[in-house]
Amino acid sequence: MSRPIVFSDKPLPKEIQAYLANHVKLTMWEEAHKLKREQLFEKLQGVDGFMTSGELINEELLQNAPNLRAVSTISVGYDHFDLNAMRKHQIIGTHTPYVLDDTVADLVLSLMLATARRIPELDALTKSGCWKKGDSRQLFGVDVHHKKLGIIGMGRIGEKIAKRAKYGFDMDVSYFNRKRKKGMEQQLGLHYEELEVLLRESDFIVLMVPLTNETKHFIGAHEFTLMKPSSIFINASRGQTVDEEAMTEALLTGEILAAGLDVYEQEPIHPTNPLLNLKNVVTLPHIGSATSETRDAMAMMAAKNIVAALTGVGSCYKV
Ligand SMILES: O=CC(=O)O
Repeated sequence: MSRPIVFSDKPLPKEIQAYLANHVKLTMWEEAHKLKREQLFEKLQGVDGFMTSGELINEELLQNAPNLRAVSTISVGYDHFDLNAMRKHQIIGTHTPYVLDDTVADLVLSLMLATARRIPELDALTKSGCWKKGDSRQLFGVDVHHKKLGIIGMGRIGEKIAKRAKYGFDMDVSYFNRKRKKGMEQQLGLHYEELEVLLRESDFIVLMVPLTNETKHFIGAHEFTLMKPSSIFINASRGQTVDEEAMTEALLTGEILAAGLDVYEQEPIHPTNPLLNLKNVVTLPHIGSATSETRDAMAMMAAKNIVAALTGVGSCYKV
């Protein structure tokens, strides 16, 4: 039987190519610029498996990829999968959970620290040569240790954040989640709070919910009014889980103290977005899982997923 054909919309590391070459016929988009949608449809002709990181998999794409049987995303989030369309076309969808949990949790802690201690702002000040004797009070931040952290969305990454906050920074950690996790509460000494209570009482609020129809603009104007003026808001989930206009307003009016953001409603963020002019916002270009080790591990998991989905060799993480 001939090997299934797999197309990757970006170059893959050599050892992952070598693994795939043992099981499938691999083609890749290797140009520096992103493949356009119409070009992608051409590339998908005759292809059985598609590896991507964020391409929208919808009815239009599936109609343009008649042989497609599986899509493997090199990400844990799969909000770019239209699950109804995929079900209708009997497409297997896979993703890469577990391997990125610690790396994303590290980034969330970095955002908390960078925002509270104003690291990017003070780095720029030092480098500008404008650091003057006697202006120390202007450089003050706020403490992270022993503060109250509220995590919204207690999945695998939420748990890793809670551990770091609890054991590394002696924080008092509470969480809100669709399903209560009593075992984890006991094991880590976390408290479950209703959302409004968590928003009112936390010094740091970390949003970690996946993007679904229910979580679009989960945090909006009403939620920001509940937060303390001294609170710091962190979003490392998906930009659309927050009403960005309402967040900008909350940051401008002092409804909250600061925000640390890895994700935005539009990515890449538009250069005129007012968030980029705010000193009390730390902005990152969606790099939650972006370390060499973790991205390679995710790509390998995605490669194993597509092989398993197409050939039955091994097992895959289906969405
Ligand atoms: O945002 C990153 C991911 O979903 O893996």
